[in-house]
Amino acid sequence: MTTLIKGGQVVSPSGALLADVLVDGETIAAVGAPGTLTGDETIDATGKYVLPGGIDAHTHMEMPFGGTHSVDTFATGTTAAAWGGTTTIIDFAVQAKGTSLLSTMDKWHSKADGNCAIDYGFHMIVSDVNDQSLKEMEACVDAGVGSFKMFMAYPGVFYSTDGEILLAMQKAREIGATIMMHAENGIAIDQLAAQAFEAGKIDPVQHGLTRPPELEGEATSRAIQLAKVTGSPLYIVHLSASQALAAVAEARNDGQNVFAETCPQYLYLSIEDLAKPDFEGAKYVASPPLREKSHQADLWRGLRTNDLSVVSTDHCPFCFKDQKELGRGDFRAIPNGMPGVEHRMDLLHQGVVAGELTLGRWVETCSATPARMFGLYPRKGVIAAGSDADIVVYDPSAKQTLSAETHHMNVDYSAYEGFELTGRVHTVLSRGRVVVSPDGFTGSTSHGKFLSRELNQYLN
Ligand SMILES: NC(=O)NCCC(=O)O
Ligand SMILES: [Zn+2]
Ligand SMILES: [Zn+2]
Repeated sequence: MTTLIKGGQVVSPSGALLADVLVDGETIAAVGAPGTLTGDETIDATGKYVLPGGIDAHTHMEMPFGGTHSVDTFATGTTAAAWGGTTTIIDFAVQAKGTSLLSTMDKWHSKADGNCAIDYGFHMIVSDVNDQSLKEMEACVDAGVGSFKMFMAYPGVFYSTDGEILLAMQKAREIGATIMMHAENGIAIDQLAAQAFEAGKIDPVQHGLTRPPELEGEATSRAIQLAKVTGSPLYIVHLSASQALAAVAEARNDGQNVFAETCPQYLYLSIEDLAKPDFEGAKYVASPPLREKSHQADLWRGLRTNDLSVVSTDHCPFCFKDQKELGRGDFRAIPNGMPGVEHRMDLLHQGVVAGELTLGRWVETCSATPARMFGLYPRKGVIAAGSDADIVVYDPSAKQTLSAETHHMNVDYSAYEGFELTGRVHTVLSRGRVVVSPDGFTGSTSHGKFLSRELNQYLN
């Protein structure tokens, strides 16, 4: 069965072009000049954009954290992603201390396999660097997981010392893998947080005040130097601060293989949200924390200059009622993370509406570059013959208001409650199957397949 997506503007990093797209089974059969192709069925995309499906390279479904779990399962989280035009996620398998990387991978497969509405891959969080973990990194690459996240934050939980990071980077260099870094100086932060708590400062805003941007800048610079010494590629995750961006830009100007992502929350929300009264600020506790608004212009500029190459969500939802509540009386116990997987494409489209990004750059940062960065191109991230038919028909003039009452994520609040947006998803195809239509969700949570990924295609 073939489907013709007709009359839309096909968007790629180089811009938008009127073209028709023919889907045959799970893949794109042809992209042709308007009126030159025919199909068994037709989707009218007149006046709309036709985008490669979004790729969210940073999500945490069912993630154990702070004595609880992020509340989206793979089923609910990938369904919400589909609603928002994301057709691939790359989630993090989390190595617990004392366990192996391969058993961790098995565990994450048992959570995700058969339970996803869209295709998915894994990164591996390495939190126990030892001979076995270092050896198993190679087996992870062979199993399609060629990117490893490490933490300079969260001492006693995920934290690795500089020496451990150095060892993992040497291994990454040897096997062609990419090290992803949570770059905040967790040792210094823990001291500041303890001092604040001792002084009776317990509210959520303290989470932001005790994680100053200088300590993100410092950790980012340190990670960059360790990567330079070892020759390892480095990808800075969830970059939030101007200081960190400056360090990334300098390294890139020097020709080092350093990449970075930011997230919508750092572009649109600020420490003022963390300071909301009556504990409401807890909704906005994530690490790195929301910053002063003055950082936002730098982040938008970084997206334009490619010093920030990717926009991911770091989707890690905890309910306000039972879970964020764990930190009432001690901000350090608030589970870290915010929801967002459903709204990344829409929120970044606002950047297009506001003149911060071109249409091409929207698609590049949200789909094409994450595909290349994490070894999925050209299967994903492009509308071209032979690619998977992961396609979003996007109505650029439709209006919507974001709200917990209407979103599909399994969390009891929206970080963007009341945001009025221009543009919304019309139809979503995942490997040729219509999973979202104007009538609603038409997919299934057994449709998504595991993606065994190649290595970073900017380097390998
Ligand atoms: N970002 C956050 O606060 N939670 C998720 C875990 C992480 O990415 O560090
Ligand atoms: Zn992180
Ligand atoms: Zn994360």
